[in-house]
Amino acid sequence: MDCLKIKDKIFTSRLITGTGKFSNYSLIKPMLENSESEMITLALRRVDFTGNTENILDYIPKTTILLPNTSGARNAQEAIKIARIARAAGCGDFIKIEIINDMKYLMPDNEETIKATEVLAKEGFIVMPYINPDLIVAKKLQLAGASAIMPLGAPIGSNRGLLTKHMIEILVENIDLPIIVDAGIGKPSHACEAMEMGVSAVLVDTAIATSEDPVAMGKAFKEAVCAGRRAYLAKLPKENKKAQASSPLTGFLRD
Ligand SMILES: CC(=O)[C@@H](O)[C@H](O)COP(=O)(O)O
Repeated sequence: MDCLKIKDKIFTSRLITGTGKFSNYSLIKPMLENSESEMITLALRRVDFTGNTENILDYIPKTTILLPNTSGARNAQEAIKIARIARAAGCGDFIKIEIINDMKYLMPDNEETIKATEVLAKEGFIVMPYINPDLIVAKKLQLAGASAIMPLGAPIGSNRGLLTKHMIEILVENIDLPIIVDAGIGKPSHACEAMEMGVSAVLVDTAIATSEDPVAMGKAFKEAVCAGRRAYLAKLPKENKKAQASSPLTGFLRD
C-alpha cells in the first residue's frame, strides 16, 4: 500500500488539515471524516488548559494525530518552549516548528527554525519545520534531525497556490525526507498539482476552513490529493514544445 511515513508513523492519508480558521469548531469532526485526514495542526496558544473557555481539543477525535505548532514564536527559544509545553500537555511528540517575525507576509525565519530543530530533535520530538523553500536550509534541517520538511507554497492564508513551485521541485529531487507543502494552497487543483510534482503530502487550512462548506471542501481536497498522487505514481508524460500528432499522419489522404 502507498502510505506516507513520517519517522516511524504510517499514514494512509496525504492530506493534513488545520484548525486555525474554523468559524465553528463543531465542523472540524465532520470535515476530518469527509476528508479522511488523519493529522491536524493546532496552535498551542489556542488550547485552553484552564477549562474556562471552549477547548478546541474537545472537537478533535482522539484517533486524529495532533500536530501542535509553535505559532506565535518569534525565535528558536520561544519555539522550543512552546514545543515542550505541548508535549507536557499531552499533545504527543509531533511538533511543527513555525517561527515568524514578519507580520506582513508571515515569512518563516529559516535560521531560527534550524536552531530549534536541532534542540527538539535531540529531545525526541518528531520535528516538522515550516520553511521558505531553500535547498541549503532543507539540507541543514535534515542534518539537524527533522522528520519532514514543510515548504510554503505561498504566504499563509493567501490562497495563491504554488508560487514557489520550482524551489519545491528542487527539494523533492534532493531531500530524502517527506516534503509537505504547507501554506498558500487555495484550491483542490493546487493540491493536486503539488502531489503530481511528487511531494509527499499537503497541509491545507484556510481553503477548507473558510469555504462556505468546509465539510464538502474537505472531500474535494481528499479527492484532489488522491488524484495527484495517482498521477505522480503513474508517471506523467513529458511536455513538448512542438505538436505531436495523436494518430499517424499517413493513410488514405496521402497514399
Ligand atoms: C504555517 C501555517 O500556519 C500553516 O499551517 C497554515 O495554517 C496553513 O496555511 P493555509 O492556511 O494557507 O492553508
